[in-house]
Amino acid sequence: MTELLTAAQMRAIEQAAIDSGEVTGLELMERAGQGVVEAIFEEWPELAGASGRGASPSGSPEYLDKEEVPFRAVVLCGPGNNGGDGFVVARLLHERGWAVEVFLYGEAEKLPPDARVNYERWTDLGEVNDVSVCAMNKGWSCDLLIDALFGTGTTRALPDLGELFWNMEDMVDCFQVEPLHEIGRPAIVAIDFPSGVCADSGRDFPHRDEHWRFSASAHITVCFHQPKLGHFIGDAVEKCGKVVNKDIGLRPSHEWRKSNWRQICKLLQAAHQDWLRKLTDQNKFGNGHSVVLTGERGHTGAARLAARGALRVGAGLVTLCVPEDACQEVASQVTSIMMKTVDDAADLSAALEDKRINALCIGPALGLDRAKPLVAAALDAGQQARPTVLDADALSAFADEPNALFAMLHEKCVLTPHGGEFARLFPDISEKLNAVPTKGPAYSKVDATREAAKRAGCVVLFKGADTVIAAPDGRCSINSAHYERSAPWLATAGSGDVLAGFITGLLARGFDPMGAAETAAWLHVECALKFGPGLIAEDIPEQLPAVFRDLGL
Ligand SMILES: NC(=O)C1=CN([C@@H]2O[C@H](COP(=O)(O)OP(=O)(O)OC[C@H]3O[C@@H](n4cnc5c(N)ncnc54)[C@H](O)[C@@H]3O)[C@@H](O)[C@H]2O)[C@@H](O)CC1
Ligand SMILES: [K+]
Repeated sequence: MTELLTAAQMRAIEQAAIDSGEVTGLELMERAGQGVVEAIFEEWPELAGASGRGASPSGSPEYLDKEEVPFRAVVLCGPGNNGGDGFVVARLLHERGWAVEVFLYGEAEKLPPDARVNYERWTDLGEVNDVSVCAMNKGWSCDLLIDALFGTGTTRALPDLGELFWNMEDMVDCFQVEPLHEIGRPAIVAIDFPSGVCADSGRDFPHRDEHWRFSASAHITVCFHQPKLGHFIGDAVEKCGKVVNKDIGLRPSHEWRKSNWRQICKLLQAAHQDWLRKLTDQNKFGNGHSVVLTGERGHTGAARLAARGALRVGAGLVTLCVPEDACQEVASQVTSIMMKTVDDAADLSAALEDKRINALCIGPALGLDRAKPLVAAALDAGQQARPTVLDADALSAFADEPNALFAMLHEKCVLTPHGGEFARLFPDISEKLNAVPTKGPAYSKVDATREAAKRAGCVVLFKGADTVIAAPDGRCSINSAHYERSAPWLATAGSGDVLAGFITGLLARGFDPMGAAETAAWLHVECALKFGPGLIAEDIPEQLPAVFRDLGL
């Protein structure tokens, strides 16, 4: 499990380490620069000089044979410590025999102390020109372009760099690894963040000039100590290319944690194998009984997908509650899933008298007209507070009075809105999230989901390729389907219904609401990755056996 930090938390950790006397800021900057160079050679071993070019074991430029042409790097340095990292990288590449050009955005006299020291060290080796000299450059005729303009300090728009960013995006699109140096388009490496991206929200800061870009683009982004929130949400996921984290020798974050910190958000990277394993001495009732409500005739597919998901994820029994007129339709489609006739709220209340039903899924294609009374019956205070997933129509039906829904919800509920449903239930929060950010830290999807969970009083899973899950007490996690977990085929009809079913099945098995939502979201992406292209919703539950086998269950 990786904890994702905010820029302020990262600054606090660095400052605490420096104040403790364990390390100096200058040492951290040197390690950051070394980490970047290391990451570059790991990503592109050919740049490390497997052929001998520029890869002096002694670190000496004289190592190059006379006829050899050195690799060329352009390093763009900004006015803060990100720029300081850039000067370190420039020096380290120069020491390896590279031809390095350095450009500065800002004034050398105003650089912060550590960055200034590294600026001075560089000026003993080479020139520094103003970044405006190269901003128009479209060819770059270099092998490597280092973006050390802004890192975690980006707090506002950078309109004068828009054209540069536009050219960088173009270069990322056109980049071919082989032959790297012959096509005149470099590999682009962002230090900490592609410049212009807000570290807490992953968002960039648009400005009046719509023509140019608002942030840089990179093939790889090298961050330090731990990734930040902004690497996994917002615009940044399209800009970072690939996120590589490098250790800079700081002790684990929890050792520096302050009581006044906002709670940490974690990145989901694995399932809880122990929780998913079934106990050998349990019968089907021991693994819980899930109930899923279907829509009316012709609208039962979504609930059937959810039920299949609940069954495959391990619920002992799954029952579909079906209106009379849809029974034949459903009966012809299901085998291991049971059925019960439920036409209205009274029928549902009666069905829920069975205390062995320990998880409920309500909403997929339920029908807006039927949803309100059925949701009220499902959440009836007279009933036991039963783990309940509310999705789709169960959310949209309350667009005109979200507070009526919030008043009925309890701590065992999980809401699973996509962007549209989220906006219907939390219009003010959605408005904040969609407003054009003007200064950092910008309001993020993590902020929005946390606020929504607090208001609803239950877990909220805000869907997307960056799914954010939050509990009312501030616990939060991101299930990323970006970078190496990119799963574009998951954006398919019925995929969300299967996710709701996974959560319901895990709730029936005894997972707590946060754990069920996290594990279901993670498994959902794993299933898509396992299947690959061509995935449709029906395929998702069918991948679970293979995913479970890989987990060693
Ligand atoms: N503090 C440390 O000890 C370390 C910092 N490191 C590097 O330092 C970076 C953070 O450094 P800084 O806090 O100096 O921030 P940046 O270097 O990201 O930004 C520099 C400064 O520019 C200003 N700024 C923000 N938006 C601007 C705009 N639109 N136009 C003009 N100026 C703007 C801000 O006041 C900010 O402080 C990290 O991303 C990382 O690369 C690493 O060297 C590791 C160690
Ligand atoms: K940068």
